[in-house]
Amino acid sequence: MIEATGLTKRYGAKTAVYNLSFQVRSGAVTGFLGPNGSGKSTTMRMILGLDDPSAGRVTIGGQPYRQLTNAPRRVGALLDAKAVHGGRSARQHLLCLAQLSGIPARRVDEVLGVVGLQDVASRRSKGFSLGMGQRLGIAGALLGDPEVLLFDEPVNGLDPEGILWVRNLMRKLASEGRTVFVSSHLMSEMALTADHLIVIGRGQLLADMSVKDFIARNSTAHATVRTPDDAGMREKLSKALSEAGGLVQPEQDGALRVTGLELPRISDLAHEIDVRLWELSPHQASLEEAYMRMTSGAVDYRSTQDPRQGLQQPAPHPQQGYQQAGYPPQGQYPQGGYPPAGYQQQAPAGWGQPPVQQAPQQQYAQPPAQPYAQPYGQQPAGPPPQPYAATTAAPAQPPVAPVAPVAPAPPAAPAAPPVVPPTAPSLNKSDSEDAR
Ligand SMILES: Nc1ncnc2c1ncn2[C@@H]1O[C@H](COP(=O)(O)OP(=O)(O)OP(=O)(O)O)[C@@H](O)[C@H]1O
Repeated sequence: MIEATGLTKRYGAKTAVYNLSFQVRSGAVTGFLGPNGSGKSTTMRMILGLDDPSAGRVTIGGQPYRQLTNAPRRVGALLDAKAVHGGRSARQHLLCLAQLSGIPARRVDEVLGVVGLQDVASRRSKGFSLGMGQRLGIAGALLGDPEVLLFDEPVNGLDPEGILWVRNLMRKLASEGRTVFVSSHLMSEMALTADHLIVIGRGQLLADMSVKDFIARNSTAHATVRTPDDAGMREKLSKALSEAGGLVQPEQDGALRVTGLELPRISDLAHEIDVRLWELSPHQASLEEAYMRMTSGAVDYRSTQDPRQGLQQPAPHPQQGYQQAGYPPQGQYPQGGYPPAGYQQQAPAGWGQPPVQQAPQQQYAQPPAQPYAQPYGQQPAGPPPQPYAATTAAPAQPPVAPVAPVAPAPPAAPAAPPVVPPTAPSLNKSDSEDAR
């Protein structure tokens, strides 16, 4: 188990990680999520004893990494797949790592087989593709058959087959009782791989809960309702649904997004006012939607439109027009900093519950022009309306960063990318165990 308590890291005036406390349990895959620059790699480096915390501590099995007996044989990690001597072959690279930790050379060929690099084992790694480099890095992490594994963006650059392989590998490692801590920006992948999530924003803990709970607490179920292509009918239904307590918002494609009313109730209301429905479907948020919702106030790097493109803003995702439920909107962060660790989001809104979001930007009194409503061959006058456009602009100023006292300059960070020595195979395991 990995346990962080009040973990803080400052680089001069920059607070990269602030007061992080969490546990990463064995027998599960724990996803480590956060926007760019939120402190994931810094946290992993502190776990591995590559950076010293400015405050707090982090332990593996109760002890800091550097005090672990046989530490390189108990913990395997992939932090930077490029941390390889490009002039060495894959086999030579792994042999070097193995020799540093007293791992038998035969283990090198085992892990080469596990990651699928056996046929290119003699090739110099500088000629490897991004995905091949990732596989080599993963082989290095597995070399010692460790009980604790950390992977920083392991699927970066992998093709779909490789991504599936990593997913299965992570799940298998966890099912063997190991501790698997993995960072990724690929939400769809994390949803399939992780059991538990630790989410940070600007160095602070935003969530520590199961994937299921995370989605439930950071999303609102809604219904997609579609009427025949008749603005009058849509408006009539929209009015009735709003009067019944629903939150109704127009979708770009002419459908209505309804929050706060059960599906049968929507159906009954439509029936009562004699409006036919072409679609009435439930929508559950994905991990990506829930993640975007939670972290939107903690994103440092946000793109703006290229004025030379001469293109319109792409159609925003419907979620973007929404006020965050339980999380301060962008640019309006509380002066006191972020919500404390363990901060609970508002309970998820079920179908029957009233909507938790603020009033929509635009009720459906003015339905957006439908490109298909134009007579055939006639172009709509002007660009189609962007009902959410006002809410998608990047803020002039990013949200205020958590205030932390300026610390004296810490020792310089290691220049070389961190490579954690691999661990030796446990003696009571068969040589081909990884190949199961
Ligand atoms: N050695 C260092 N010296 C100064 N600042 C640093 C150093 N390492 C990291 N930082 C800063 O700390 C913050 C957290 O960086 P970190 O690399 O941990 O984020 P991350 O969540 O891993 O980002 P990404 O998802 O982009 O990989 C960033 O603002 C980064 O610039």
